[in-house]
Amino acid sequence: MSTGRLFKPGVIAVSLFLPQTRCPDTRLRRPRRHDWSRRLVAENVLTVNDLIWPLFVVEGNKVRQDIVSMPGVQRLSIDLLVEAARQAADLGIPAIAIFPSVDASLKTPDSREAINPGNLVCRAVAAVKKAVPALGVICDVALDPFNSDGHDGIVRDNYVVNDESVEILARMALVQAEAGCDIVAPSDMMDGRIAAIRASLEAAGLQNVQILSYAAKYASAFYGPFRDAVGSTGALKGDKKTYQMDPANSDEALREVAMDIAEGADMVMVKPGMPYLDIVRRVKESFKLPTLAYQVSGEYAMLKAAALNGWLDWDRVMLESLMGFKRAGADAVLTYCAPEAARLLNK
Ligand SMILES: NCc1[nH]cc(CCC(=O)O)c1CC(=O)O
Repeated sequence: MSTGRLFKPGVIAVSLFLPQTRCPDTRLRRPRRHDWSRRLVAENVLTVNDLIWPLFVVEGNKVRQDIVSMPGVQRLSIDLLVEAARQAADLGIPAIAIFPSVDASLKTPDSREAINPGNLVCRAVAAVKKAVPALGVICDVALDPFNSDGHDGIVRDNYVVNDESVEILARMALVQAEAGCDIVAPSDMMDGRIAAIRASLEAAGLQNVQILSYAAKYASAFYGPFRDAVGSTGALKGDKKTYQMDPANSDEALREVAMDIAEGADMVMVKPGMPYLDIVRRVKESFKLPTLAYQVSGEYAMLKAAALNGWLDWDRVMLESLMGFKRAGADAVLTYCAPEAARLLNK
């Protein structure tokens, strides 16, 4: 290697970080030769501690409803949700996230059921915390399960209004926290909601309730199956582009995260997951705070559909997709694969 080469522009940057070696001095295949040495040099690791399991709850007893666009995922009544929570704890999954599918008759323009302390999600949280106190419970803070327009905030003149929505969202987070929820996770994308939620929790003496902000949440078509699962597909008028982020943007995600940290978020989330791993990497590198990602319903559906057709090996694509999140810098992943992944990882 001539020293002259080192000082050519463009070569310098590379040579500072990577030794300029070549085959046969370097053979990158050498450490890949054996399982033991591949394990020894693995840069990332996926464990059950990285998983959060999202679950859907419905009214009733012993009710188990298939979700057509998410094969293998079901809506469960509270009694069966508690069983699933026990299963999660037995598998070592640290936390579950509960999403309610409420009867259409309870959906109103003002979303008042969202702040009813006896609503489905609050009863579900209380039942799970009573049965499995050591399992972390996360609740989504957004009006869509309770809103007759299918939106995450209040609609006035065809627009989702910000400040009025924030007020009700702060009350919603409070009833969830009072029901025993450990982490409130605002997924609504209104401006200023983290500050309002933090203030309402502090005022109520609930200073140890954590806020996981869906900070960089994109207006994505990958949420389709989820909206079937919570029954908001039919209700939703228009789209969510005036509050969720434009998939074209990346710098803006950093501004969203910065604001949410300043307002009191303990952890932030990027959503969807697989098509947005670049955002996960940027957020983690810029802020170095707990960064979660959501492998959303459409991502699950597409992997599952291919696997059910025999086109992909389910176990392998599942673990590979989850490792992708770790490699991108995620600290944990919300995934419908959580129990299946946990079983494989615990082997
Ligand atoms: N605010 C509701 C919410 N919370 C989580 C998801 C999507 C989760 C998934 O697709 O798995 C959505 C859907 C949406 O914003 O329309």
